[in-house]
Amino acid sequence: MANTLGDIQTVLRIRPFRRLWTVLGLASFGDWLAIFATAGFAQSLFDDPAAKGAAFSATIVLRLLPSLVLGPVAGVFADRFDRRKTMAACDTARFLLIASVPTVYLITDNTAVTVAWLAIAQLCIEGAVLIWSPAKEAAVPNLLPPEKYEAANQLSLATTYGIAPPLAFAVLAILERGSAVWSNLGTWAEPMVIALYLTAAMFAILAVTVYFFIPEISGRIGEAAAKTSSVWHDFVEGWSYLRTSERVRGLIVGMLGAFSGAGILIGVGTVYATTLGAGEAAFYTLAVFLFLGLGCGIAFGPKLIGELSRLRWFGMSIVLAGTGLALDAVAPHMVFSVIGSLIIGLGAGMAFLAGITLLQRETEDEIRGRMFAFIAVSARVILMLSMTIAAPLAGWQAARSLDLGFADVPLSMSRILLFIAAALVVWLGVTAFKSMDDKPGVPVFADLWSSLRGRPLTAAEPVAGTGFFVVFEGGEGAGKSTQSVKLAAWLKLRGYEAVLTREPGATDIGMRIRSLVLDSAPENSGGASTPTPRAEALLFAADRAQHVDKVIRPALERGAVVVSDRYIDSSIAYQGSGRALGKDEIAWVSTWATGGLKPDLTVLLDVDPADGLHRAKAGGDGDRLEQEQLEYHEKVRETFLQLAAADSGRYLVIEAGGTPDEIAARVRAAVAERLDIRTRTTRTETGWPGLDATRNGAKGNKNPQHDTTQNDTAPHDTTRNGTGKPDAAPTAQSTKDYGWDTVAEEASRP
Ligand SMILES: Nc1ncnc2c1ncn2[C@@H]1O[C@H](COP(=O)(O)OP(=O)(O)OP(=O)(O)O)[C@@H](O)[C@H]1O
Ligand SMILES: Cc1cn([C@H]2C[C@H](O)[C@@H](COP(=O)(O)O)O2)c(=O)[nH]c1=O
Repeated sequence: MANTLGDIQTVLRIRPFRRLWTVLGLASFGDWLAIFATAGFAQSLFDDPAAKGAAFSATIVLRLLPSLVLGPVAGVFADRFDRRKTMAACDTARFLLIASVPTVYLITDNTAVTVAWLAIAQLCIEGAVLIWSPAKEAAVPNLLPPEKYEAANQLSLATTYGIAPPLAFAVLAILERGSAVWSNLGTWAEPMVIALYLTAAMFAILAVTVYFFIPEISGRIGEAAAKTSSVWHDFVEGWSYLRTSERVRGLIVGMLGAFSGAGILIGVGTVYATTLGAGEAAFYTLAVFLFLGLGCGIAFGPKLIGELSRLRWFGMSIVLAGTGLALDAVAPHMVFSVIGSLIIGLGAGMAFLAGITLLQRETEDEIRGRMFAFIAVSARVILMLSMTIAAPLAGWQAARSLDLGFADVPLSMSRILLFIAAALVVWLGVTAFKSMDDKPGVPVFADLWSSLRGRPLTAAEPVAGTGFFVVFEGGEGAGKSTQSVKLAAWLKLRGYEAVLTREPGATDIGMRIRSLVLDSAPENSGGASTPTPRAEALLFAADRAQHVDKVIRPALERGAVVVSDRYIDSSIAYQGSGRALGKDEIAWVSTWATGGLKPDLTVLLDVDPADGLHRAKAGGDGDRLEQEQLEYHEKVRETFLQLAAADSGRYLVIEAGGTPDEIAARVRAAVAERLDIRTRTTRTETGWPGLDATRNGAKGNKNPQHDTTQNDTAPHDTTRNGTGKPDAAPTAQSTKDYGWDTVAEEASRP
């Protein structure tokens, strides 16, 4: 998903998109030219400097006004009619309107008529832009596969905001300079008149290109154009879609949050800059860094975050922009403000790119135009509102300063407003994040960190069932097998379906893997049959993938209590730490292998490695891993303890020096508390539920309902063969596992 130049090249190889992109480039160039040429033209009609200033601002305001009136229905046009025809019609209208402005000027000497026509034309041009833009945005997804939307948007944004404005300024500058050379040619050769005719010509070319050369823009909507519903119905439908689609609503909340922050920032910008004591240039310096950040966010954002979920990226980017605003609000020095502005730009640029791409992906073709129009209009309204409210407030109060001990922070209304903007943006960013999150339960910072390193965390695949998953972990000889059996038997006797299992080797494939990883290599093999550390890690992960899919998940889905002797933590401790393969890497591989399935409770039996090895080997050599140096086992123990300390709610750490019964009692208490076991346990006349079944089972007549031993998989065989080596083949659960001794003993427990 991360875009590179290669992705952009691929997108440009798609002919219809290449043409649309050319059109878009020309249209943005034309737009920027039109904005500044009309404003410049309006200025040129007056001599008085104050009137010039007012004329310039009035033309800009006139461009924003129509969105209030036409905005709500602009999207309906984009969805209701053939988008190609809509775009071509708007371009033709722009051509005629822009060309009419200098024409009126040339044919009349009356400034009032020219000004009045300019105002009307401005309003109508903006109307055309309002209808054209959602049609264009909504058309892009019809020309590209979804995975290319992001690269296409990067290209479009870079063209609109990076290439088109400087080109437009360059043309205007050339015309201004050149006019001195051809000043004798008359009024028609005035720079702004030429600029306006040039812009008009460009829109004429665009209309022809869109209409005749990019038929693909019509997309499906072309055929669906003959709609029977009313315009009002389409309008209402757009609103209800907003209400029903949580993700789109999250997107819009986030985007509007970002725009309100931007409005406040623009409104207070100049006053705020004066509080920095860095002279007149401070405002422009901050603006430069803001745009620099914006450009970097758009250009490098996707590469930086790699495979991070775009839904998460959007909310996070808005929060980042809010953090930048907060930094600006408290910045004691210009340097901090510059960093703050860069962060705001970075966050805003990434949010903008992610937002557009997601809106294209998340909305259906039939409704997309209305959603884009809604955003465009609300953004304008919110920008205008927040600017108008913030600007006069910013100068309200004389600056004071707050002594923080280590720095003096100037306290002024502009900073307070920035802080309010920061809080608002962060809050809306978090709200958007929550309503769009596609990885609930996956820790945000860990996911971000892993994504930056190229390995995003996957959301856990949900378990459709009420089962409970207990894991025993610990070093060699800690007593895991002993305790697993005791717990499973105790649960079984209380009416639970207890599935006793282990790693490695709970399935047919697992048994073969167990043999591959744990058998000591024959003396004369020269180490050739010993797996390398990475192969060993992958073999354990493969065993786990099979185990989870074939044994654990099905059992949890049935509502059983799964008791496993070892799970992911063993890999993190033995391979990640012991073999120094990296704990995060190993955790990531296992999380992938298991679809993110985590135990509900992990019982860590902590034993001194020397004692544990002594117990486990029981005079023999032990398996391949038991034969590792003591140092290796010490690292393993250390890692188990670290894992438990990092997530204390999910771990029960028991010092394994107590008697098996003492330990079992503590384990039972913890499990009972979590399962609320008494509510499920009922005494029967004959004794504990399950006890009879097990008694029968001991006589070879097991109750199938609670029988965990008749799996098609290889069940946990806790019978040690004394050599420390795995059994040759999966065996049915031996009587020792659920033997009468254990069962009777557990049955008598309170
Ligand atoms: N609390 C305890 N005190 C003393 N000995 C124990 C205790 N628990 C288990 N043992 C004994 O220690 C040996 C190893 O026990 P167990 O197989 O349960 O440990 P484990 O952690 O599963 O070992 P491994 O890691 O090798 O699978 C067995 O002989 C067992 O009887
Ligand atoms: C699951 C798992 C296990 N190991 C090691 C730990 C032990 O030395 C053996 C398993 O033996 P046990 O007697 O059945 O406990 O395998 C490992 O290194 N990595 C793992 O993920």
